[in-house]
Amino acid sequence: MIHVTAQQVARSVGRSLCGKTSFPHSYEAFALSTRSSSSVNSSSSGGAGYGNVHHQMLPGDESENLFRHVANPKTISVIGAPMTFGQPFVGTDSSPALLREQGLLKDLSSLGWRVEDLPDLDFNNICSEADASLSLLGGDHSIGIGSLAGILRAKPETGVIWVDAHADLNTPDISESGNMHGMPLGIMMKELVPDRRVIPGLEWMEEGTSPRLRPDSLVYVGLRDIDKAERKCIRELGIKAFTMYDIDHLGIGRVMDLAIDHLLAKDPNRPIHLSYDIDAVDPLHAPATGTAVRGGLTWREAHFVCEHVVKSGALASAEIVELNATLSDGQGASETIELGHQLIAALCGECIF
Ligand SMILES: NC(=[NH2+])NCCC[C@H](N)C(=O)O
Repeated sequence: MIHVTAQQVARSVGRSLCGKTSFPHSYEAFALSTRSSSSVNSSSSGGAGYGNVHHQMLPGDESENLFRHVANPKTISVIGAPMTFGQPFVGTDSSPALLREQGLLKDLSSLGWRVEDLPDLDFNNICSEADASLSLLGGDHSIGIGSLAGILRAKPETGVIWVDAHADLNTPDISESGNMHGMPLGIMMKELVPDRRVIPGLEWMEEGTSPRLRPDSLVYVGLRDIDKAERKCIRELGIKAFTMYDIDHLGIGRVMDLAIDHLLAKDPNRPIHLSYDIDAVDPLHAPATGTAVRGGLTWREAHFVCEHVVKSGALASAEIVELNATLSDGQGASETIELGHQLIAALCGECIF
């Protein structure tokens, strides 16, 4: 059963222009989107309710070059991708504005970055070009179709860490829900969709060079809600998957070492793209999301994932997705947006010491 039509699918013709990544998309149906209020009502309760807590934003040791894939001086291009059609709930489209309102960009510059604040993607006419380092503010996880297409065109050797409760490895043929946010990885894999021209609206993906994501270039962290068909694909394709069971068993430190090792063992100079779905985190800390699942990452584990990828020196781009302030009231919405904000700061080098 497919709810999402061709018009609602990302059109992304990423191209590499002298080291630049470009993200043209076209979500024609986006014009129909009704943006909800961009402010979070924090008066009522929800979420864990930690009350008034302190958070210190300090960059790591400046003498270490932790971002070897980023131009010097350290520059980050921030693009909002306000997409909400990949799943049934309106609201993920407000997150870029909410993150900006919370002072995200100011924090990134206080962490020592030159911040290139690019306009939000306009899904009718999109072509965004970002310099070496890119941060996308989702939107639902269907934006991964566009970002991966663009990133792999610019840097085909990129390895991907997909932090998520879900595998997002469905295809229109096997998806139980028909929701596009559950398909970005399936659509990027040749083994699962050999010719994307058969999917109405995705014909553009086969134009020109269209690098695919190889199963051995992907690592999952945080899985705990996998569809039956996805499980079969993960096994048959031999995709490295660290589920919540592995995190319980090995600890997040060992899991992240193994995840990074899997991508960098053969080529330590390879760039890493980190795709962070907020639903990887336990709903106790991130209740404002559309497909919440119990038993997720703790607050510290959620941060550690980012901090440790930064320490590898290989992080080149990242996206944070599925924040939806309309799906939790008051405190829960604020805490979710705040966590998203902090995770982006951690991806930009903010750390404890
Ligand atoms: N990015 C997400 N939150 N994905 C949830 C996907 C859930 C389910 N597996 C589906 O395909 O519908």
